[in-house]
Amino acid sequence: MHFISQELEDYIEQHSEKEPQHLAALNKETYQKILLPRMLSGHFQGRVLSMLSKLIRPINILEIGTYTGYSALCLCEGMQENGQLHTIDIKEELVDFQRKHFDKSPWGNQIVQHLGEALDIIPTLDMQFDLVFIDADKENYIHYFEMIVPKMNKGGIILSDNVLWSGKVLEPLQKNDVSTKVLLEYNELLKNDPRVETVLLPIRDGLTVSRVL
Ligand SMILES: C[S@@+](CC[C@H](N)C(=O)[O-])C[C@H]1O[C@@H](n2cnc3c(N)ncnc32)[C@H](O)[C@@H]1O
Repeated sequence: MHFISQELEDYIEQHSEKEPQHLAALNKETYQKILLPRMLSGHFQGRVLSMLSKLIRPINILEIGTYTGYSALCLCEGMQENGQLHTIDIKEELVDFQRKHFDKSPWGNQIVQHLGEALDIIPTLDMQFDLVFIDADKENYIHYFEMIVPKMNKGGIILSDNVLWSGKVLEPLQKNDVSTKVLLEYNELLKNDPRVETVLLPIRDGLTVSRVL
């Protein structure tokens, strides 16, 4: 779903930073070889993630939902030299693809891949984060948020993707549509939770920026 016209989207992309060459290559290879390539953040959202990371200058970053590694590499662009990006995905078949592209980047040694169920892995990460990107199964967004808040540094940023869910947040809720139900609750939680301040940006499928107080 396009929240703004395709023409305006094209204009916005044309007047934002170009997609770096290594990310264009990753994007192309994802479309050629991997199922569901639309899951990848893509040029414009990738530049937004990069810009936010450069503004935050995080040391430790956590990503939930690596897929082929596109957003991980965007988030690394603002990471400090002594920083690490931890990224979690449940799909074993993606690990080598991700690693190949991570090792071609300047951040190969700073990226730690975690394979498995995010709900199991997050509690094992013994560190505080400055930046978190939640971009995995929508059913668990509230659980991810609750697990992550105590692991955030004050002033840290939690980014949550797909919070408009193709506009389904405005439609009558269908029986058995757990993802939309949870996203509706999640958006209310972020708005009302005194531990964070939140703005919901109409970028791509909806991206919230929550600052931990
Ligand atoms: C939308 S894609 C991530 C896209 C990526 N962040 C990007 O922008 O390029 C979601 C990913 O989350 C992973 N995922 C889904 N449920 C998960 C879970 N319970 N634990 C860990 N990873 C999960 C999927 O395997 C998929 O690769």
